[in-house]
Amino acid sequence: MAAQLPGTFTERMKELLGTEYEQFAETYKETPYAGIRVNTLKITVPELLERSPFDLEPIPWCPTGFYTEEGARPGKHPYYHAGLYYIQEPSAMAPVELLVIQPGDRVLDLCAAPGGKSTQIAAKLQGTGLLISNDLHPDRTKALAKNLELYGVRNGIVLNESPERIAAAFPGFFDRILIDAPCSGEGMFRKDEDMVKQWEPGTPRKYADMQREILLAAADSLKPGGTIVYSTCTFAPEENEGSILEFLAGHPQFTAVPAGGSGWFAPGLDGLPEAARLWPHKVKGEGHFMAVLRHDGSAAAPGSDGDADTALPASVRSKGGSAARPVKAGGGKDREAKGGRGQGKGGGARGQRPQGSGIDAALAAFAGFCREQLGWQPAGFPVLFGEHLYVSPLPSSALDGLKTIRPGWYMGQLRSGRFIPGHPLATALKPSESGRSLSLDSTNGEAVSYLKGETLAVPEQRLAVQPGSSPKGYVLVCIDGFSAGWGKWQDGMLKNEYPAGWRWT
Ligand SMILES: C[S@@+](CC[C@H](N)C(=O)[O-])C[C@H]1O[C@@H](n2cnc3c(N)ncnc32)[C@H](O)[C@@H]1O
Repeated sequence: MAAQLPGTFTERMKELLGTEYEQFAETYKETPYAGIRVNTLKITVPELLERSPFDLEPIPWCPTGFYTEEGARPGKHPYYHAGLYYIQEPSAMAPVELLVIQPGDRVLDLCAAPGGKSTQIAAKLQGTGLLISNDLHPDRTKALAKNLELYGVRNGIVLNESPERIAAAFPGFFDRILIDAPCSGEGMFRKDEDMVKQWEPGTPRKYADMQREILLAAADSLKPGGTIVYSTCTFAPEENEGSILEFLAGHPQFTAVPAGGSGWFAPGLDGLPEAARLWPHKVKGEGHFMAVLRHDGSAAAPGSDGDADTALPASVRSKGGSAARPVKAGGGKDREAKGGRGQGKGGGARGQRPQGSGIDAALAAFAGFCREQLGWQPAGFPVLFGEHLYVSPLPSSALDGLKTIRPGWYMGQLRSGRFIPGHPLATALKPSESGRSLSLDSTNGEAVSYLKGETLAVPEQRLAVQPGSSPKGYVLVCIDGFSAGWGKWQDGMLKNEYPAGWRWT
């Protein structure tokens, strides 16, 4: 790397590492490691390994993570656009493994953009439970929402809120919370020289103050007996052990439990050996810190109503809703569309208040589409923003007053009384869940033509059509059998419905 490391930083690292410092300093001459994580919502690990166009080597601390060879360009393969993997720095795959997510868990990813760890959490949930992915910075939530949609996440909600406002709306609610905290980024200096340029001697202190606030709010959102995983990509002790020790001193109901990751990681410093450090001279990855904080469950988390099993926000409880048992779209009591403020276009929840009468028309049109196109109907709480319909893992009242970017899985838009299916509906479907589908070959250019937005000539016999259905209409377009988007087929031509903002360039 060309950038000069700041003197204050190197002095501190020499003090921290002692005789190991030279080994650590040598790593700045090496190329950073790169990796992909298999999206097990769409493909199994053995199947991806069998199909992989590049060599992959397992990342020891993440069963779905693999190092990619130098020169591999995983972002330039149709499989990336079919959401089969997420391109992620190998050390960054460690924190979610420590969350030990169980099916049905309610998980909050508090600092989630652009969504690397949220997509990993979603894969572990396998469509069960609830994932709320939040980021404070509005611009960053766009990439977050897009990544969750690319990966075919059905049970996710995207918020643009402060951790304090989330804690007020969801006291004592979540089984697992990830705080992938904003930090000074010292562990990324080798990979991202901008981090070096932005660093000043006062940077770690500034972030440490922010981290302490985030930790306090997370504690209020956690269910008794739940787990918080805290991670940073920095070496600064005040942002790592410092933030955690201060938190533990004020929260005796929490304990730091070993985060060693089967011995792959080094222990934490300064009185917190239970934490884990990933040193670039000891693992094949960038610098990271992680701590696992478990609530003892013996007392309610601050702000909780103390009922761990039914700890739903008051707005949800009063309507009899349950995150674990969503109703079938169109069949539930919570049908009037409500929701927080939102943003986005073409599938983004916008700032319009929903039209009370519109929900019935939207649900009827949607039900017709589901009958004709899918042969089944996605379950969840229906939420209408303007003309945009979502199915949510939570009743819409639970999001009242919260800045909501995506209240759930985007189904599509009601336009002039007709239901137009949305792109995220397609990316989360399996071919067997669509009445009409078409598989394009990833190797002969036709998949890339589709991803570029081109119209394709497709003879009828190439379509897989459910018995009794007409071939004409919306077709789930897949790449080697994995959904990528919609097309509309008529008379041997496939009109391209792949959204402009997603196209292959
Ligand atoms: C390390 S990055 C998160 C990376 C992300 N977890 C991933 O795996 O892709 C930290 C994020 O925290 C967000 N952030 C900063 N301050 C925040 C706060 N007070 N509350 C929530 N998010 C915050 C930043 O916008 C940034 O996107």
